[in-house]
Amino acid sequence: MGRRAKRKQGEPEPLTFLPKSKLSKGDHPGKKRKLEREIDNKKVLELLLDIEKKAHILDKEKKKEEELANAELQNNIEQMENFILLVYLIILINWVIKKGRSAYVEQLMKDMAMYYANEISRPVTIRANTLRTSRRDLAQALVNRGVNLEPIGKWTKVGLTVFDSSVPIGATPEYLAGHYILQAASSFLPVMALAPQENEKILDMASAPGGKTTYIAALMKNTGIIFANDSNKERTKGLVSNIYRLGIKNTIVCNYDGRQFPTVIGGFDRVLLDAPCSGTGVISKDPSIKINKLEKDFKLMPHLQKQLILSAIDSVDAKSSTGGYIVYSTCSVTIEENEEVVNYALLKRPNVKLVETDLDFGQDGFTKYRGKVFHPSLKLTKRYYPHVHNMDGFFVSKFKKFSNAFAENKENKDNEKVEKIKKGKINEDNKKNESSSKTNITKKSQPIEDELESLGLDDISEDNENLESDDDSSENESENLESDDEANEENCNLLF
Ligand SMILES: C[S@@+](CC[C@H](N)C(=O)[O-])C[C@H]1O[C@@H](n2cnc3c(N)ncnc32)[C@H](O)[C@@H]1O
Repeated sequence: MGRRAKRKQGEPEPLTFLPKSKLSKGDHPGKKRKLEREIDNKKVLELLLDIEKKAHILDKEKKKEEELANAELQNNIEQMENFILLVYLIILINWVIKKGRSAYVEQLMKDMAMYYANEISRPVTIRANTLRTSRRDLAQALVNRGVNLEPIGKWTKVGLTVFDSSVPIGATPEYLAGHYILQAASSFLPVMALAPQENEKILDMASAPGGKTTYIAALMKNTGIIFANDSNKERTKGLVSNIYRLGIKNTIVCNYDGRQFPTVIGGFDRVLLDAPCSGTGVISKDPSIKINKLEKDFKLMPHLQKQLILSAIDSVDAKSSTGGYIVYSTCSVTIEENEEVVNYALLKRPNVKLVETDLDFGQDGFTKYRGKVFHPSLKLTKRYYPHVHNMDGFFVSKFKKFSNAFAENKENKDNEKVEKIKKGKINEDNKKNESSSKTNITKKSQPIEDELESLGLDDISEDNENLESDDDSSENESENLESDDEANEENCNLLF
């Protein structure tokens, strides 16, 4: 077998093979080496070309495979999309058959608007502090500093919307001098509904960090007296600093659980209860509300709100010559925290009735909802939505107290019980009456969930389904002096 036959297929030829025709016998050995080098170079080139060709073919094959895989994936996606479209079309056809095309389009637009409005932050708004300046002067001063603003709307004489600013809006000299406060537009509404008068005695039951207290003080022109209460001591620091910065002189800051009123002090001309709430109206400011609120939060919150609203009502003097009003508001849009709480108050306190809020916009409150029927006067309450009113979701209601009769009796009862608490008799009495009554004062350290469970009230929402319901649980537990305000703190900062 020759040399050639021994090489495997595809193996390159040895580089030093010289064709005889290129050399003659007498040739110089140098010429031979030169020729050999030339031939070697040629063979290397051929070899490289060969490798390159093979690589090119491999690339082509790989590309083809990728194209095939992509086409298959695309096909699968299209099939899936077609399926979704088919389901959507079936729903759409059902809708159109049942309610008509325009109704469907209307609903779709509403849903989309609600979804996006809830996700997008509301415009930054500020309130001019009329104790220090006028809105006009403030606007001028801020425009001179490069702030782009305009009045919020016709409904307020003190609010400005800030579109953009070349200076930090929370640190201008005007801000530091107390000429304005950063405040959500929706937050003006409960104070406008409260309509405080000069020289009145007013309680802001859950007031920190004081956006509404300071507005009340401005409307009262620093006359009369405001009790700005909050059960969270830490939060009262912000309240105090706002009161100081804005030049408020008619306000006393106190730190009680709102449920302790009116035993702390009563006889107010007006009470504002801007209640702790789940914050469902301010999701755009704090999207974490969507995931960090548990079902139990939505059940416990109305329970606390019911206790607080009764205390607020009982703290007002129906004989006030200028007032006798209670405003209940939340930054939540749930029925359980709003209409149900108000309806409960109407049932428990027949000495109050709902009156007009005198807010000239907003949607009427619900008088019925998913099988629940509320008092017809719930129509007088007002609801605000991000997608409708371009402000945070809010609820405002206003009561007029026309008799003290009910509260006077209750007050005597409360006084008796507070005396007992002071004497440390309460736990003793509880033990004695444990089996006979639900109306015992519960231990201060008992968490509210335990209390509810022990009273069989762990599903509070159901208690209110019947208008005639005899649910006195919240009233009884208004004597529980434990505060569960922490859950609400973040939401309240947002509303400031
Ligand atoms: C909606 S925020 C109030 C915002 C305030 N009105 C403002 O405009 O700045 C609710 C407040 O209720 C307080 N709070 C919670 N439980 C309370 C209770 N049992 N008694 C009094 N205040 C309470 C919270 O600490 C929180 O500051």
